[in-house]
Amino acid sequence: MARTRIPVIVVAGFLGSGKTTLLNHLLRQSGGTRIGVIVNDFGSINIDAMAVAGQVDAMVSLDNGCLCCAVDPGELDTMVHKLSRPQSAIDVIVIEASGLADPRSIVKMLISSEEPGIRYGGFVEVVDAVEFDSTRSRHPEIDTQIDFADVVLVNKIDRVDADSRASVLRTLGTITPGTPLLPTEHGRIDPSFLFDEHARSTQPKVGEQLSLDDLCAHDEDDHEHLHTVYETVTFTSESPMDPRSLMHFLDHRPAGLYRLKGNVYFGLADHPEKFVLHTVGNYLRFHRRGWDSGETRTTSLVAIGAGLDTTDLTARLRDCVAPESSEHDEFSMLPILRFTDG
Ligand SMILES: Nc1nc2c(ncn2[C@@H]2O[C@H](COP(=O)(O)OP(=O)(O)OP(=O)(O)O)[C@@H](O)[C@H]2O)c(=O)[nH]1
Repeated sequence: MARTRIPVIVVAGFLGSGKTTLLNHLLRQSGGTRIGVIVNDFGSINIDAMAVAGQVDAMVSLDNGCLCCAVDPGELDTMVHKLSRPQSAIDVIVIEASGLADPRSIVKMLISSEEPGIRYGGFVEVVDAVEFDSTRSRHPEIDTQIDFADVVLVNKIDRVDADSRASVLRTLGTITPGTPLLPTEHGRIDPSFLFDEHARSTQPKVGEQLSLDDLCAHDEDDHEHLHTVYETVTFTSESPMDPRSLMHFLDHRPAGLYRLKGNVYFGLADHPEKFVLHTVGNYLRFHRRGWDSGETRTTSLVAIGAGLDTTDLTARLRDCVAPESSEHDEFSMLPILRFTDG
């Protein structure tokens, strides 16, 4: 009997909008559905892959580049093939594009894919309700991306008031009339909205409205890929970070730094945990997590921004490493803890 093709769903959205949070939610709530993921980080440390590693059924990760440019259709087919082999028993594949990728290129590759085991299963755009207006004013071309989506998650709805929520929904309604708009908190949607349980034997819930003609109508040369204007700085340190210095850095983030994410190690007896740091625009949050067994206690950060002085940024982060001789005072973590969940 011929095998049913596995749906491949593309999750896209600007930097920090909540794609990994959505992916983690889908993985946690998947029921019996086995999800394979392709994660793509812009920096050379794959922070997103680390964030989902514990719960994913199968994963391929691509770092240091954007899936939309870094791979050709054949390479994407190879990645998808790895996940769609019968022995991996995957029901649905989710591609998390980097926050700077052009998902239309990825969708185009999927629609024209020669990989017999898969079929294109739809494109989900995650929008950050808080940053929506400022992202659009810096990158008006994002409207075209939103317009191509099969469903738009209006995420971080908990962080906006009723007026802003109505305004974002109204604007989205004009950008992409008729497309379902789902207000979400932490990406919490019912997974059955995107795929049925054991999706292999069923039709996808989103997608397949796009034809290759629709996608080809968008001329690659016509627009500047978002990532051509963004730089990445990767910072790692095995020596612990000094909480006060790091907080000072975070309070005075360099102009142009839009996204900072990764793990911070303070190495303090009363705070030995991993502090997962996220900044998105003005937003700043630490999530306290345990280290995985065998995981090296290090600080690994990826900073993404436009017009960054990368040398200065690296030097400033280096200055946040705790001096070997430093004395820890019991109050030094308080500023960090004010921004920490968990
Ligand atoms: N308050 C609030 N925070 C959220 C929500 N969704 C995500 N976040 C937080 O926003 C930050 C960024 O979320 P991610 O899921 O890492 O965003 P992303 O789109 O994967 O980021 P990139 O891959 O860097 O583009 C994290 O601190 C999340 O916990 C939400 O609905 N409400």
